[in-house]
Amino acid sequence: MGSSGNKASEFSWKLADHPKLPKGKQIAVVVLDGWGEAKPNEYNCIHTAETPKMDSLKNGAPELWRLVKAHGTAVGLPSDDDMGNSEVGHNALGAGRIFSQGAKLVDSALASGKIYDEPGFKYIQESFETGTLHLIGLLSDGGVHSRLDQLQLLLKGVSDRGVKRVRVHILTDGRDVLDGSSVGFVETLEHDLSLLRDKGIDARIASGGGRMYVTMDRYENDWNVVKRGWDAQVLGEAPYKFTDALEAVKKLRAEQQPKPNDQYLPAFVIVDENGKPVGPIVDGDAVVTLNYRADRMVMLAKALEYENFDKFDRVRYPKIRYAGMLEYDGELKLPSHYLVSPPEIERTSGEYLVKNGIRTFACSETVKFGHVTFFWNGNRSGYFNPELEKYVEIPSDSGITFNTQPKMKALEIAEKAREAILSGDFDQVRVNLPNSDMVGHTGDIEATVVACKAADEAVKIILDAIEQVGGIYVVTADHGNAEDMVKRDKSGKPLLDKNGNIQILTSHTLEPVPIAIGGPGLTPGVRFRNDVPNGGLANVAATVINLHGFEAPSDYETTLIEVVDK
Ligand SMILES: O=C(O)[C@@H](CO)OP(=O)(O)O
Ligand SMILES: [Mn+2]
Ligand SMILES: [Mn+2]
Repeated sequence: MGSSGNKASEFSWKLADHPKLPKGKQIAVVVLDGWGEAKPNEYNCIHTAETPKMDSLKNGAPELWRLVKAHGTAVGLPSDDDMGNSEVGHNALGAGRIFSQGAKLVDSALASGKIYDEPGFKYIQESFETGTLHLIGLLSDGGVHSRLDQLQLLLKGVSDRGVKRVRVHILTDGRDVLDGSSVGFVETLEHDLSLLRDKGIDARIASGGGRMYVTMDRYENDWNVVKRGWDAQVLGEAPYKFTDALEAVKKLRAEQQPKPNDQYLPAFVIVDENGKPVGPIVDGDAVVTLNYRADRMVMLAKALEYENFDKFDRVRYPKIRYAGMLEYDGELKLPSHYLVSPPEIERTSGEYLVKNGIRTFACSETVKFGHVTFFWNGNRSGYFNPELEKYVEIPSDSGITFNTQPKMKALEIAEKAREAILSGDFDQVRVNLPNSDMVGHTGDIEATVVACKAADEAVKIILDAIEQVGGIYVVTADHGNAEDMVKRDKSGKPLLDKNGNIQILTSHTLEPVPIAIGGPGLTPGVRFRNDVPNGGLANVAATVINLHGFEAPSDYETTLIEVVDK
């Protein structure tokens, strides 16, 4: 157990009583996924949508609503040009401190060259002489799950360290970057691989597919996604075969009906002139999954690592040396080999609160379930204390793009939260409402407006229940998305493509997010301090701990609230 700021002998899980705030209030913590604050205009779906509940929080008591930072260095990302995302956002919300995140840790390990001295790299290196090194990951510079420049550095690194044969299995993005950008990323990668070939290394792209359709499912929503990837990457089988990856991406984008976004390209394999796949994964090979972000790599990591596995028929289970870019699950110790150690996110607010007797309920639908459990608890699966915690997952629809069902399961999540609140069995009821994010990522503006309205309705249901029991609410978000749906130039003007159409922004944003507190249980005199102007998501944990009647641990980012005498 880590205990930064405390000598191990002095460390205690016991939180001190808050001098002014009472215990025993029920608190709803609501995270709207992808709900940022931006100027009102036609590309701001949150503004366009009818959102009376969220509007009333914003326009109600000014001392109980504010904005907090949700991107860049405020959430442990390398720079303030990095948009926020669910992993870093929920990590910060739950852990109450800012940890250098995967993106930054991998950057440093590559820059210093330390990555090559670690046991993870030494392990895969054992296959370089006689086997192939396979690199599987998201190919973009989005920076949410992976980054192209890290792949480029790694390619250079392995080529200097004895690799003979490299196969890259690409997953096209279009979700953290503009749709269509996959073509440029493949061109860049092909160029880099050609430089390796000039050095005598047999280096090629071997397979591919769109991230939402191939490999990168999460929280076990749809194993078929991982199976499609497995078939292409391991077995060398896919519905589409090409001899060239650039041609594959261009043709699949142009010829499929309806035209797929980069996110949804079907699986393809690259074959030689005899139609033989150029890079299936076989015994003796090494595999690295390039993504540093955990949620969408865990399922593949299980398929690659677990001897006993029944989620789909793997047909072949090759004996490989497998390493993740990072360790993806600290509780499962998955995978057992990795190139870079993950941030040590320990002593999270969830663990403290449970150890101080706070009965906790957490709920979302599958596609965001791990956000309020796994990410919230520092990339750790499972309960701290099953006697005091209940995590409820509402099954998400699978096999659809969420613009076709923009209401998603928001009402079901709200209903579950309402029941949990009214039952009186829980002190904290925590939910994630996925709509504005998941539908925002589809780039469908009309559907995103419907999504935002549905999320607002869900907030109302939860806050009404809090009203009924005399509790407290904390409503916030993890990063922006639906509040800006267009790519802009530096001056903020919408960018047009070569046909004069606006360029739809499917990604997250750099915008701050709102936080509102209130409810009949809130002690009179509680208000946001005005001396934390740069407050970010990491300040929320101390705030929530205070509202439960405790002082936050001394090394947590400071609370956002104060209590003035009334
Ligand atoms: O869908 C995802 O994986 C990311 C975007 O890449 O979104 P979020 O961080 O909101 O989960
Ligand atoms: Mn999110
Ligand atoms: Mn998102």
